[in-house]
Amino acid sequence: MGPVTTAQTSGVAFLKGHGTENDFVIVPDPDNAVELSAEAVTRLCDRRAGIGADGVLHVVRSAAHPDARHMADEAEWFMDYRNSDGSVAEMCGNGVRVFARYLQRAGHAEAGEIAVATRGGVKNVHIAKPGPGSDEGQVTVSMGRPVLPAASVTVTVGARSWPAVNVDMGNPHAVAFVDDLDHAGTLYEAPAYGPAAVYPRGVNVEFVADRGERHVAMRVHERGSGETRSCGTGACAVAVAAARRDGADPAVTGAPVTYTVDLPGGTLVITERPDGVVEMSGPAVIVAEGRIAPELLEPRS
Ligand SMILES: N[C@@H](CCC[C@H](N)C(=O)O)C(=O)O
Repeated sequence: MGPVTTAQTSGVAFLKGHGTENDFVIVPDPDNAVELSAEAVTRLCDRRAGIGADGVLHVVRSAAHPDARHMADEAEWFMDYRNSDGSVAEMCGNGVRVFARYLQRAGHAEAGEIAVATRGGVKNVHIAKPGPGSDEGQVTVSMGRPVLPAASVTVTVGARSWPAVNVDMGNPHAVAFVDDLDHAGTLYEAPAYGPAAVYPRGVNVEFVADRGERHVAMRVHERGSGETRSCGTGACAVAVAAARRDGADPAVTGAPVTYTVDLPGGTLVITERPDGVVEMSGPAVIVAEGRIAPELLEPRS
């Protein structure tokens, strides 16, 4: 190993992690001392000139952040989540699982139950403990109850349009069932949707195709990040919409229902319980750590 360089000892620390290839720059900042402007977030997430990610997980003590102070008694840590375009989102399902993995790695929490504050409320995350029969890699989050606002929504790509199910998982989703995932096109641009008034803050759009019994595949165009390899809240929204379509709504049948959801970046398993709570399980890993070059965070305008 060569001598320690300035770059290794100066600048703000970061880690990189992902959940089913929905990837994040993690910025540990317990006292909320790092000025994380929208511009800085876009620089960090830039895949060529920055570190590269779908979003940023700013790790702050709840007591130190104005958006989370009211949750500090329930959850010590706040996931201040940002999309790659710098916008703030209420919730990120894969993000909260990766966030918990980071807390475990940093020694802020042990495997088992961890409460995490988010703008969508406190989420309880379970990190599988090592041991016989345990899937150590899996992190499960209790996502709360979906809301399905009655609204007739249409999603359009090119010449094709589909009716979409409006599902709120803390953040907004439009779920369209399609015959072929390729019909979503390149997703370089956001799909058109309407009426626009249904989603005044924009929407995440999921395209879903059947793969078998209680087994679907999806692609997603995320608000604020474009097409991503996975979206946890999106997979939950898809499972909830599929259960209604399949006559398997647990509130009606009294039985939990589990869907396997394949995404380009991996597989998530979603269970909706009769009390309406949705749980999501999948892998969450940290893959790198380092220091952020100061110029990525500096104010420029
Ligand atoms: N990838 C996330 C969702 C991130 C937020 C979303 N883009 C939004 O703006 O609502 C997930 O795993 O849920």
